[in-house]
Amino acid sequence: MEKRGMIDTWIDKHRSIYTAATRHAFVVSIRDGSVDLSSFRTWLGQDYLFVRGFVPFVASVLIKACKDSGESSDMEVVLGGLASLNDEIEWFKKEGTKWDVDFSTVVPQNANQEYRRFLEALMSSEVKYPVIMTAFWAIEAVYQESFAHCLEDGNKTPVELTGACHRWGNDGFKQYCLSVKNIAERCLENASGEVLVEAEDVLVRVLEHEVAFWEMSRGGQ
Ligand SMILES: Cc1ncc(CO)c(N)n1
Repeated sequence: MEKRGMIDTWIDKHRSIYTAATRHAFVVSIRDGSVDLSSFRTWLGQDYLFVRGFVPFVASVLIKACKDSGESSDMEVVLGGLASLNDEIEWFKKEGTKWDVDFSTVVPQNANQEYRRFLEALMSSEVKYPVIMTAFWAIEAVYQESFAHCLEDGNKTPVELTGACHRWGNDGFKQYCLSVKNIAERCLENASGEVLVEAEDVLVRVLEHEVAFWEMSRGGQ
């Protein structure tokens, strides 16, 4: 049995926003096959821009893992995440060609810009390691939970979208998210009350940004 930590407690406390982020109508529409392809194309273009901004964020997590963590394995977990972002960017480029989305002309929507600004603020050296680790876990976990749902039994996910679902819904990514969660939980165990308040707040704000991000797909493009 896995030990229940702060993150599980916070997820229970903020269950409705967690569910909103991990079972958004866009994700549910992929799973039930009713997805509107213009929504998918919008998401693809916006997420490509997001991921480019996520790279320096993960790099800043890596720097904190090297400097502030007492555990040498933390760095390896984050480095693995950074390495997979390299493949992810290549994957986006192929998908862009497949779906005829020209990333050079995609304009970041408000929700995307706001999320990226939020990440930039977290990159400050003032932000404590347990706080940034909690944010990092939440960002990755929302995609893992969402896309794994599209592959669960009974799905009617269109075959041309299964590649996207496997990217974040595969077992390796699930294990990686668990490793990040364990790092965050370990750090939170020793954190001050003030840091705990900050980490909980950041967790909820990530979930809100994720919901707003999915919402962009509604407009199509
Ligand atoms: C908006 C968003 N959140 C999370 C990820 C990856 O985990 C992503 N690619 N995009």
